[in-house]
Amino acid sequence: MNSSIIIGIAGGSASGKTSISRQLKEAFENTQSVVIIRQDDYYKDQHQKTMEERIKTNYDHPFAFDNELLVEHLKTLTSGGSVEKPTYDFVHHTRSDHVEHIDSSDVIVIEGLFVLENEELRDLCDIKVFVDTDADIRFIRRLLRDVNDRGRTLDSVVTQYTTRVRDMHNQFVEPSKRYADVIIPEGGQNSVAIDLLLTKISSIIHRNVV
Ligand SMILES: Nc1ncnc2c1ncn2[C@@H]1O[C@H](COP(=O)(O)OP(=O)(O)O)[C@@H](O)[C@H]1O
Ligand SMILES: O=c1ccn([C@@H]2O[C@H](COP(=O)(O)O)[C@@H](O)[C@H]2O)c(=O)[nH]1
Repeated sequence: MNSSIIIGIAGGSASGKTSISRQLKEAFENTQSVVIIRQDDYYKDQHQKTMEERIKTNYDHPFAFDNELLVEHLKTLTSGGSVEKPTYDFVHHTRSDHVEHIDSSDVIVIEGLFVLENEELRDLCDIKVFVDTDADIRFIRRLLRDVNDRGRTLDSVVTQYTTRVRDMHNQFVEPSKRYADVIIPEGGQNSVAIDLLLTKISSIIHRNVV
């Protein structure tokens, strides 16, 4: 295998980053050539904190992440190695007890809020993508997802969004759009943009085969 390439996918919370990454992975499911790493899995461990303290954490600030470990893992993967990736538990706001074994791959997709905001991460990305979804749509998607999948109440989603998510998005996530090579409006249903990425990935995999 030639050295891996990294596709970075940034964008606001609930913009559609995970949905797009999933579609890229599924298209190459049989080849094992695409691996997805979520920046969310690198939220700092909070086992030492009480639940009350965890709820007060600002999860929308870059400091909430262990980006040092993420960068180290990406470098290991691009040089052909394997990593034991942490996993994150959104219901309990802390790292889970299990890790996932991840092998290197032709294409590594790294998706997360601050993938383009963080200079070290950004510089590791060969292709930089920003998922650009309007704030009202992101809020509606987040509300539904967090209540259905992340154990939240309607009130808690509204409070977190208005006190943290919106301001942090405007301060850190939105300005990072300027670093993108490709901007995908509205996320997961944009089949033209997704096809373009699939074609690019296909050419990388093919290049590594011949
Ligand atoms: N184009 C879309 N139309 C409708 N719902 C969507 C679309 N893209 C994503 N969603 C839904 O919105 C929620 C957030 O999407 P997700 O891909 O998890 O965003 P992110 O990873 O950016 O936080 C999920 O429940 C997902 O199913
Ligand atoms: O313990 C936590 C950790 C994170 N969050 C929120 O999650 C989003 C990031 O995930 P996306 O999949 O990109 O939406 C971030 O906006 C945090 O506010 C949380 O609520 N609790």
